[in-house]
Amino acid sequence: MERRPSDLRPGRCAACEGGVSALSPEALTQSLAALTDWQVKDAGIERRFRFRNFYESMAFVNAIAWIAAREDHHPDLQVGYDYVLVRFQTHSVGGVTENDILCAQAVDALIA
Ligand SMILES: C[C@H](O)[C@H](O)[C@H]1CNC2=NC(N)=NC(=O)C2=N1
Repeated sequence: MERRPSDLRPGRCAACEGGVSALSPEALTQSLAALTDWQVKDAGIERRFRFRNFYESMAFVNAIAWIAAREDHHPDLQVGYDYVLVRFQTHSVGGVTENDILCAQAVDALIA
């Protein structure tokens, strides 16, 4: 059957299927260099994005939802009038994996 952009790609979250370990502190520091303004907090990575108004914040949230559904990897989100706080962690390992980094990169690219 013909594939369309709206056919969400199923289950790309290899990290969440187990057998993957959290990045070492050294690998994590190195990976953060490939991201913009992400910080390690409570065994996850976070970035706070600022916007002009609530409409822009929500549009960004919806763009993130598209990425999360395609990657089967879902951030914790905190939304305010002019900001979105994005947090990634791989729950199955209780830490940050390559998958979190890749998703954070995809989120960064939305406003690059
Ligand atoms: C079954 C499913 O793949 C898992 O529950 C996924 C879903 N999305 C997820 N998202 C994030 N951020 N971490 C996870 O460990 C995770 N697990």
